[in-house]
Amino acid sequence: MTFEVNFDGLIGPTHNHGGLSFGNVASNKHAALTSSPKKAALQGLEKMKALADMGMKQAVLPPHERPYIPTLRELGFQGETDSDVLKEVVASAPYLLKQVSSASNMWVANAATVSPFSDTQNGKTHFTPANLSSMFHRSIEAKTTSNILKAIFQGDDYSHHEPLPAGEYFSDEGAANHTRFCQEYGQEGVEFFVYGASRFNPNTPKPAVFPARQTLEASQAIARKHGLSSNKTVFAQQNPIVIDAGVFHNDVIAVGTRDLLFYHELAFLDSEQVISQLEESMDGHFQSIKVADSEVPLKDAVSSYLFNSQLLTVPEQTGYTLIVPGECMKVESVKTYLDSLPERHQQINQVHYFNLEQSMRNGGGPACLRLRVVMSQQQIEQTKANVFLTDSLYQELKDWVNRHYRDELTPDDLYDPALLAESRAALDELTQILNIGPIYDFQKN
Ligand SMILES: N=C(N)NCCC[C@H](NC(=O)CCC(=O)O)C(=O)O
Repeated sequence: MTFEVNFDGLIGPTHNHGGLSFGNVASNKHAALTSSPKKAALQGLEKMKALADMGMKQAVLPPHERPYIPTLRELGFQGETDSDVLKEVVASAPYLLKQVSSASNMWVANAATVSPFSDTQNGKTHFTPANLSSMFHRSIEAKTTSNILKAIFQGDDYSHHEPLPAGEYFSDEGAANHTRFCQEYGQEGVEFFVYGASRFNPNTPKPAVFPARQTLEASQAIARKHGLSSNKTVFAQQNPIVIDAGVFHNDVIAVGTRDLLFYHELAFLDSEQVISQLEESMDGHFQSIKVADSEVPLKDAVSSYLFNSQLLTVPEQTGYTLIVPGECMKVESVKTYLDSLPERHQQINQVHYFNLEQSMRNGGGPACLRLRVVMSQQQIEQTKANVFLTDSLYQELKDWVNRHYRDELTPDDLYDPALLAESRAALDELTQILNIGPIYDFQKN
């Protein structure tokens, strides 16, 4: 048997609302609000547990160390101890503190692009950590992401690549702009890359206000590195209009799995062509559900995160299940649409709502929080790290969060030197729980 395993990012102890992402409406709207790292992590764990209880294969990816001292040292801050480095930053460049303290690595849909073994030339599963070059606070994630992926996916079945060259030309945001279609997970599939703009061909359309975070050239480089067949790879451009409306990743406006794509009619520059290309590469075994702007206006799609849902095939159930954020209940057009969905499109016959308010306030819904990795039963069994969510791992992680996480974090709390020590103590213990080895820089010094 082969499965699509959802690896969810465990939300880190410094989760805060930094207002760091230009073009991400929720991040800007909630800047400087008091956050609750504890609630955030527990909300994420509840979603993982619910999916595991449905019979889905569910796993967890650990958070990164924050505040991230190696970046500060790289930028010239010195100090005998790491606390001294922080003091120097607070005194001379306080704006950097929230950049290196964000728990943004929780949105693991941006951690990497993953191509399963059945799609690649050498029969291995390929990983390319995303360089996340568009936003400084996210550009510091790739190294730790790479450590984590290498610690979990060990052995000859896996091929780990370096992130693409940093900078705007090959700006890459990972799986949030990548969807894999197939019949069965273990069979050859079609990999669908959606980009915001071409960086080397300035004559192509691009957004006027907000950045296009994924370039065509980055997506093409990944397809080459992963050894994908050209007749099983589709590239499509996002509609610049949606980027300017706050759709900073394609997974905010479309979601797909197996043979089904669920999307907003404005998602792509040329939707008709995209659909026919997908049909052709899938040899006709492909279906799509298009949501009209007259039913769910773009603005409502962005505020509710309807398309940042997880589309699942649940064991023992026919049809698809949609995992949507609780915000979908509050936006009238979206609620009306979802209520009518199972009747109108028999493919999607279950809708489950989840409270992910803490992550949502930074623009991260259910789909942002997970990285999908196709794995065989044998690969799952051979994984040494204790990352698959059993009842006991769930209980242990919940207890760990309750013991280590703060109930509240204000922007000023980032100045508290105790936060560094607390976070490290928590993460050090977590590596024991997950049996994952020393993945953090502070564990290597
Ligand atoms: N769509 C997907 N797959 N992921 C959502 C990522 C949200 C993230 N927000 C942030 O990084 C905001 C952090 C802050 O403002 O504190 C981002 O913009 O990159």
